[in-house]
Amino acid sequence: MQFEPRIAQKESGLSGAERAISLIFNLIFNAAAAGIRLACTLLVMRMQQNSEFAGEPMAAGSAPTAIELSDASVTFGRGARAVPALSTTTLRIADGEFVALVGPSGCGKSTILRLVSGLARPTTGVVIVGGREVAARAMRVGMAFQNPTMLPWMTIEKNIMLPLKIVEPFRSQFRKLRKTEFRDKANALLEQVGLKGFGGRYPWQLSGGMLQRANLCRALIHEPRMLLLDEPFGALDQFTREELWGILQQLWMTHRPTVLLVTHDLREAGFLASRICVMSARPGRILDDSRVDFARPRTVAMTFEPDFVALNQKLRAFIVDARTAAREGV
Ligand SMILES: Nc1ncnc2c1ncn2[C@@H]1O[C@H](COP(=O)(O)OP(=O)(O)OP(=O)(O)O)[C@@H](O)[C@H]1O
Repeated sequence: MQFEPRIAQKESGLSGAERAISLIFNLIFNAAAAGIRLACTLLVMRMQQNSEFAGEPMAAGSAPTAIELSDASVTFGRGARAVPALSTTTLRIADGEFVALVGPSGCGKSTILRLVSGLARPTTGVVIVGGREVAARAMRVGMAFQNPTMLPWMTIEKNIMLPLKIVEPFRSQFRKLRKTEFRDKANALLEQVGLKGFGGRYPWQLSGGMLQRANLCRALIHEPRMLLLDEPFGALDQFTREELWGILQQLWMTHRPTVLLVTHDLREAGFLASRICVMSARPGRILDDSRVDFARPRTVAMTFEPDFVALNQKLRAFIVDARTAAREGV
């Protein structure tokens, strides 16, 4: 009971100098936070830049290779501090495929996404995306992570249009579009993800699930040929997550980009992917590569049917074995 009044007394007892220092610290803190958020967003924008695929028609029928890892391995650091993250890996993903990567924590799933996006370089081997070896700056993708990075002072509509507005290659790609058409494009996507009428709201007025939907719209606004998704629904509750599976599936069926999804959720992988790669424990290698042929559009109810449960059990057994082998040092 005595504690609260003491705090109140201390706060009200701040001297002018203390208040000024506190104000300055607050200002610095807020500016730094806004700067970090902006840097994250610009980083994503830069990744979406250089989109050699953007503007090309979506794949139909034939399926050329979209992503190819040839004997690619990754070791972070050197000498005594070297961390082998990815064993020598060969993986081919066709244009328009939806591939999920699953495996024990720390096995190198995100490292594969980073290789494909150009954020990391292979220690050995090559990574080819869209027929070209990935160079540090050649990033031609839309990306979505677990935590959406939206600029809090911009409306959702403006956040979604950001790639079209600030990144020159997209500006030229969409040069023929007028401002109102940009807006129409953003709003059409918002409607597709069930956010019709929310374009004028600010990010802080939306729930986590709504923000992640808007995030998907921003990843798709420049019509990327490839989407890299790193546990995009990991922070959401089960029901919102299931709802977003349906939305992402619909977006994929409509736009047909190549998707590489990292997830820990085996139901999510089975619901969304046309192919699932299971990885061993670190340094990761692909233990199993299975096609998933369930009819589309898939529904949540289907994930409780025997065939689906059997797939889940098969994937789970691989991961349990991989974890056991890692623990026993096999
Ligand atoms: N920059 C880095 N320097 C050193 N080690 C790293 C670096 N980045 C990742 N690692 C290590 O490489 C391994 C693979 O990391 P990665 O993030 O790809 O795993 P992951 O399968 O995505 O993990 P999770 O499922 O837990 O997100 C991990 O052991 C991680 O600690």
